Amino acid sequence: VDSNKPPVVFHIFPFFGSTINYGIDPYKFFFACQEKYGDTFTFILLGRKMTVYLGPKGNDFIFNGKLSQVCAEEAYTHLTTPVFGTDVVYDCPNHKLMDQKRFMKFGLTSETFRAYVPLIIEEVETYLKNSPLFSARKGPVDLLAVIPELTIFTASRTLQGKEIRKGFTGEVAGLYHDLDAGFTPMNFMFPWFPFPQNKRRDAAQRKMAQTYMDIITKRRAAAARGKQPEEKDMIWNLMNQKYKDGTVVPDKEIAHMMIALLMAGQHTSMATMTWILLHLASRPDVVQDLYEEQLRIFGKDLEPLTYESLGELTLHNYVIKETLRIHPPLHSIMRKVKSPMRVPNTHWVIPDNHYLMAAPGVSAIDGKYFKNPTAYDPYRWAGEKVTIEEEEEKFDFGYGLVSKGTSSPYLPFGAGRHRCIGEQFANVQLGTLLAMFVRLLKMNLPDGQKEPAPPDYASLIAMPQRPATMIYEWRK
Ligand code: HEM
Ligand SMILES: N#Cc1ccc(COc2ccc(/C=C/c3ccc(C(F)(F)[C@](O)(Cn4cnnn4)c4ccc(F)cc4F)nc3)cc2)cc1
Repeated sequence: VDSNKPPVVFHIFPFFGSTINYGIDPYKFFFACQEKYGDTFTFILLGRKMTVYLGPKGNDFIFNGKLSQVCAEEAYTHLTTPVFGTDVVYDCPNHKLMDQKRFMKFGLTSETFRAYVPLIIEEVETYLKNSPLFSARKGPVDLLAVIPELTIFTASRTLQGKEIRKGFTGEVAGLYHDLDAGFTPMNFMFPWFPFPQNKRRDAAQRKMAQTYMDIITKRRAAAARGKQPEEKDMIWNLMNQKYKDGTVVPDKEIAHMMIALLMAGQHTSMATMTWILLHLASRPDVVQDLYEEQLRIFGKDLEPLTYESLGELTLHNYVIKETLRIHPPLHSIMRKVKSPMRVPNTHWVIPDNHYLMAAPGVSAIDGKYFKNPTAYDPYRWAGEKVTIEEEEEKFDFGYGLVSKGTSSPYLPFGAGRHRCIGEQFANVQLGTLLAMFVRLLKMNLPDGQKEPAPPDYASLIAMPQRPATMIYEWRK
């Protein structure tokens, strides 16, 4: 046994190693390994040596590793570049990604969110009132047949802009479906394998990018004729940005960044919104408290939601936080080791043929940090001290100050250089969707079901199992 490397998780078959145990239930696997080997251990995932380092110290070690030591693009490019397109996110040097995140943040301001809330409300009301799945006064509905559409309609109507939103009732919907088919862990595990869906993915990527570039060309021509932009969506924002070296952003890169934002927002929001509604259906008491919270803030006639009033719905925000604590969409964060890394306070050195894997969600359901950790209890956040992020040490990697998250056991949006820039948009989208569902519907689980079924980890993010049935009842 190499004494200067972390312990290797027991396995029988080389190459396959612990793939199945990890793939079936990553958390069960991580807790079992932590029990046996401690916070730092290596397991074999389809021939790759994955060194896991759990807990706040592990999160700091991986999220705040130096650029010379840890590399995100080498871990993710096989999954993301064929879907997003070239020269963006993980198909460019990290400094270019930092610039691209700075651009994206310019399009995600409170001013834009203020304009987005009424658009999201309009999408939800139109959808629920016209959907055949909600035409009865009361009945069962499979949330996985509804939420993916609701999230993509609300995200495209706001971030993506009107032309793309209109496209989702036509060709764009099909393109998105084919793109999405290529966004699977199989492309992580076997990047070289010519899966049939990868041909559809590549064709869809080219057509989707062309769709965005045609929109950019039209809008630029309209601007040249002196026409004011109708709405300040992300495309408009990216058309007005420059890289640090002064070069303008090529239309192709704008198109590819827009695809990246579409995929980012869709998977995370769809999964999280479905989990929120499944947990609320199992807790009609919480739904009643949420409804009363709205009556207190908006009066008995429930005046329209606004971006400002969203911030006052504390229990609504606790529900989102608690859902992300139990169901963080990204359960495993990966990096390629570029140069040997010493694990502090040990004699272990992690060699550069290993990958690192952070699993911030493990400490979020660890009894050491949260009492009764597996209970769904939004009220727990009322007691929690203010999210430690405010007090946390911050650093600017080129797209504004971000927390290094060094001591927080709760990091659903990551930390450090690769931290999420979509958190605020996600909270506006999820908060508005949640408030509208609470206003319009009572929600319960089917008789006999006490709580949501466990997640299906085989997809890219921790998705609810199909069907995700809930019983809705229109309030009026
Ligand atoms: C509930 C919703 C979301 C969650 C839980 C989430 C979570 C995360 C996490 C954990 C990371 C770090 C990944 C890593 O370190 O490898 C990340 C990065 C990122 N996310 Fe999100 N995300 C969410 C929504 C969004 C949305 C809506 C957008 C865009 C509008 C977005 C765009 C990004 C981008 C651009 C990065 C940076 C990746 C990098 O720097 O390598 N995310 N997100
Ligand atoms: N047998 C078996 C067997 C074995 C194993 C398994 C399962 O194994 C695993 C292992 C790791 C993972 C990791 C998920 C992962 C990471 C990165 C990304 C991402 F890059 F894509 C993202 O961060 C996503 N994101 C961020 N914010 N919003 N979205 C992103 C960034 C920027 C961006 F612009 C757009 C983006 F969308 N996506 C997903 C998933 C499954 C199944 C079966």
